[in-house]
Amino acid sequence: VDKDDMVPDMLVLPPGTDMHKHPLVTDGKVFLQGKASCMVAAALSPKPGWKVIDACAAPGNKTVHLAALMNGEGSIIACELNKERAKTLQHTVRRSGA
Ligand SMILES: C[S@@+](CC[C@H](N)C(=O)[O-])C[C@H]1O[C@@H](n2cnc3c(N)ncnc32)[C@H](O)[C@@H]1O
Repeated sequence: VDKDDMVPDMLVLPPGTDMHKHPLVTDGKVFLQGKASCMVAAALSPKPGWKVIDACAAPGNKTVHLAALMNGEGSIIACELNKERAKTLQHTVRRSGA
């Protein structure tokens, strides 16, 4: 496992690694995302106290990444059109503790 050289807090796993059932993932301590997806919140670099809108949010990986960067201070309005995917979004947010 390496630290990414561009995105803070991103860990790079060897190709083919499957962490989906690892307790760090199922307990919401680690979220699985490709680097391009990780770069979105990192590029915005929201500060604690900001108000952020995540307009197309489910399953919520960027929502919880934003929340982590904001260190639990501020608010994120996470919008999702699809009802079933909105449930997944809620589950992701709960799992993250955000
Ligand atoms: C590619 S996914 C988003 C992935 C998410 N940003 C993440 O990082 O986990 C796009 C989502 O946008 C939702 N969506 C599409 N149009 C929307 C709209 N007008 N308002 C809210 N959500 C919308 C879709 O239902 C879908 O769940």
